[in-house]
Amino acid sequence: MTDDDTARAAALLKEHRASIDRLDAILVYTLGERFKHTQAVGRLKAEHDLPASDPAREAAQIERLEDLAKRADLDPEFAKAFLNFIIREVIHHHEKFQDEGA
Ligand SMILES: C=C(O[C@@H]1C=C(C(=O)O)C=C[C@H]1O)C(=O)O
Repeated sequence: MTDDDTARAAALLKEHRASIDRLDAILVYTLGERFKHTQAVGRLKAEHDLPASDPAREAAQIERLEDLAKRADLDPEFAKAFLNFIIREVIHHHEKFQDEGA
C-alpha cells in the first residue's frame, strides 16, 4: 500500500460520505413531507370518526414496497421493517388526534 493508494482511498471515502450526507438529507425531507400528509390524514380521520389504522391499506403498501425493494437491490425484509416502523409512528399520531378530538 503506497501513500498514493492511501490518498486515493481517502478521496474516495470523502466522496462517498458527501453522497451519503446528500442522500440522508433527501431521506429526512422525504419523511418530513410524508408526515405532513399523514398528519392531514390523521386530522381527517379524527374529524370523521374513522379508525386510526387501516390494515388493508398497510398490507397493500408492504406488498408494493417489498416489490420496489427487490427491484432497487434493497433487502425487502429491511424495507418492510422500516415501513412498519414509520406506520406505527403515524398510527400513534392518529390515535393522539382522536384522543384530543382534533
Ligand atoms: C396514513 C394512513 O393511516 C395509517 C398509516 C399508514 C401509513 O403511514 O402509510 C397507512 C395506513 C393507516 O394504517 C392512511 O390510512 O392512509
